[in-house]
Amino acid sequence: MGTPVHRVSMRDAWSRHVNPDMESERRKQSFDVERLTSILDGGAQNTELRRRVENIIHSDPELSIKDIYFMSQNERYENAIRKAVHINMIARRLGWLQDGPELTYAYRALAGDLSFNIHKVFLKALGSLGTTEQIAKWGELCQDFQIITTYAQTELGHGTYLQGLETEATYDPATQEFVIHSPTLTATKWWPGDMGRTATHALVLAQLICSGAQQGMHAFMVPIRSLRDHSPLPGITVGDIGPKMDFDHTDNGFLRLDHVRVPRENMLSRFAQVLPDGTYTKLGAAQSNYLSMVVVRVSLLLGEILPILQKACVIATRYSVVRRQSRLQPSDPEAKILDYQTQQQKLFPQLAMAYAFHFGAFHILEFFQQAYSAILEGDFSSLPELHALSAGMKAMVSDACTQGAEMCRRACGGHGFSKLSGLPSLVTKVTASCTYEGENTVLYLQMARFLVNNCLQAQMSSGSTSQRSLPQSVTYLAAPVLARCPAQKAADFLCPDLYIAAWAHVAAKLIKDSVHHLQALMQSGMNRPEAWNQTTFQLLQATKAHCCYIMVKSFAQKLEELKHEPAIQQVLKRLCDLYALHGLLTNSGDFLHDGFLSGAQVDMARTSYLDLLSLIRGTLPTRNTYDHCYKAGEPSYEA
Ligand SMILES: CCCCCCCCCCCCCCCC(=O)SCCNC(=O)CCNC(=O)[C@H](O)C(C)(C)COP(=O)(O)OP(=O)(O)OC[C@H]1O[C@@H](n2cnc3c(N)ncnc32)[C@H](O)[C@@H]1OP(=O)(O)O
Ligand SMILES: Cc1cc2nc3c(=O)[nH]c(=O)nc-3n(C[C@H](O)[C@H](O)[C@H](O)COP(=O)(O)OP(=O)(O)OC[C@H]3O[C@@H](n4cnc5c(N)ncnc54)[C@H](O)[C@@H]3O)c2cc1C
Repeated sequence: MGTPVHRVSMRDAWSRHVNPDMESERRKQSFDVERLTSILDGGAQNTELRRRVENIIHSDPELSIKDIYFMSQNERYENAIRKAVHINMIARRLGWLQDGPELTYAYRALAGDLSFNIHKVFLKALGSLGTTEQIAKWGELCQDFQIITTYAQTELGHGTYLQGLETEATYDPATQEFVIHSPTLTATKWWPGDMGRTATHALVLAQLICSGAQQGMHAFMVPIRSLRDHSPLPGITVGDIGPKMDFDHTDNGFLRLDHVRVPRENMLSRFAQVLPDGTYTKLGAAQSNYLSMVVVRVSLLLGEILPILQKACVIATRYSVVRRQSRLQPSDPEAKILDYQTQQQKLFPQLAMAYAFHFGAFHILEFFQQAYSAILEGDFSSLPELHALSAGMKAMVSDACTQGAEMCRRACGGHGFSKLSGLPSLVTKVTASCTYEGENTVLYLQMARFLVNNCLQAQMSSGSTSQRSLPQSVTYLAAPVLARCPAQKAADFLCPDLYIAAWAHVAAKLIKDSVHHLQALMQSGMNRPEAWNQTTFQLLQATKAHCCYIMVKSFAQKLEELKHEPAIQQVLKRLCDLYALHGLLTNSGDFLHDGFLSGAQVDMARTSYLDLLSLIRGTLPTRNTYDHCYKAGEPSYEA
């Protein structure tokens, strides 16, 4: 390949050699940046590979984003297609696999500027719902763009409520075909990415009708455009849905099907089959055909959503050390805006969150990989927990990354409003993730269902045995509860055991309060669906607290693994402390409500929080009191 890894890209050249303020900051680091980089990448070899791929991407004029903000919508679309084909030509020349690390690094290097949906969502769905033969057949055709695919589930009338999808797939045993049809206007497929102008095939999610009954949502491979001249095929009406808040490069489209026939083999059949005579057999759980959404939600966390917050943090932090404005002391030169406490309080919690989500997402990925392989083998026992975890975490991470990217943008003043800063398109792009792949409120409520079910189970089974019977992410619901926070001084709030116990307390309390409210409404005569609806606001709060507990706990667990690297552990611990305390102070009402925290203890937490800002900025002398938690003999607080 011969691409020298050491080549400094234009972007680095500017920041490295032109700005003394940036240089002075870079000289101040208190830890081995290269070592932390390799931890984030999952090893030095991954770092080397990532840099090699990034150098290929950033030094290829065909992939330059130089003029992107001056392009019309159509130019951006054509530019995205050209790049998608170009990247795939590079992948083929260098032997990069569709789902391999190189393409993941390549797409991440372009995420926020341009990402390429083409095939990605489809391939995740094909991999989870298709048989081995179907994966081989359609996956092969996706290579080199012999076909271009889109994932067509959402309709004009329904996106969230899958049971309400109207597109029909009626099996005709006489010809062993499915007749795919849009019976109403609201059945029009609406939103699928790359469908408006690009795709030749749609994976159409439709209500299967066979053996005289509706069998629920299934996935069907439907050709929609000619491979000869790209014109719509008979029975197909297809086009672009028009301008959006962003995604100018993606042609989200609409599709209507007028009794379009496809062979029996075109129904993805890992979990369900229609035999030639029309007999229907279900192989998996009732919701096994929903698995594709679980897979995409988990993939989005690290593949699409988090990189946007990470980029926004880098831009805003770099800007904040080179932007000087006003004076801290009348006699001083103008101050770097990062020296203002308010600027630190805007940016450092976003940075801490980016690290928390990075380690949290890997924790979820580990659980996903175990559960997913079991499911593909037919063991669905962990699907409910996997669905709840992926739904809740996609909602929480996309919500928080959207707020975080916007905070970074606003922290850059006027220049943050200029598209050329890169921040506005990061914000609008990550905003979309709060809606696509499941609208966040609805996904939080899916996690809430899971929490309520397990809370009821913990209430019913007696004593400590119930912990073992609960899924791993909710065992705290049956653990002995820490009634009062034991903190006596500010530094106590820098003990992960203490703040994990605090988050466990609040999450358990909010979930139990929601269950009590639900039960009280039903005892008053309200039926379950209405009682549920009247409790959903409380359930949303409880679910968010549960997500924070999961993230804090996984970040702290990562710190434990770094005990032999004290400098790195210390720097990450400050970010872990900051992330936990930022959430605690933002939601202090939940901690004060039942007296778990006193007002004085909230003040102590704030003292530590503000000290952490200075410590992270490097303007507070490092005091060993901040790291006393890891000394032997310190009190440990049951989480
Ligand atoms: C690949 C990425 C790489 C990088 C990235 C590339 C960059 C590119 C950027 C742009 C990328 C855009 C890509 C967007 C692509 C779309 O947006 S595709 C369309 C996505 N649409 C959705 O997510 C729909 C959201 N709605 C739903 O998931 C379901 O309707 C709901 C909300 C869960 C409700 O389900 P329901 O069947 O209506 O009713 P409900 O009673 O709630 O559920 C029934 C049972 O099913 C269970 N269930 C529901 N859903 C599931 C599930 N998914 N799994 C398992 N069980 C489930 C429930 O838990 C419940 O179980 P029980 O409690 O009864 O045991
Ligand atoms: C950029 C982008 C790309 C997309 N790409 C694709 C794609 O490639 N393929 C595809 O199939 N789809 C795609 N979609 C569609 C997307 O999946 C849906 O928009 C999403 O699932 C939300 O459904 P909806 O639009 O019907 O919103 P709705 O569900 O109608 O949401 C509207 C409001 O109703 C509320 N609501 C709905 N149901 C409930 C409930 N049960 N309880 C409480 N509140 C509720 C929601 O919280 C929300 O506030 C894309 C969307 C966007 C924005």
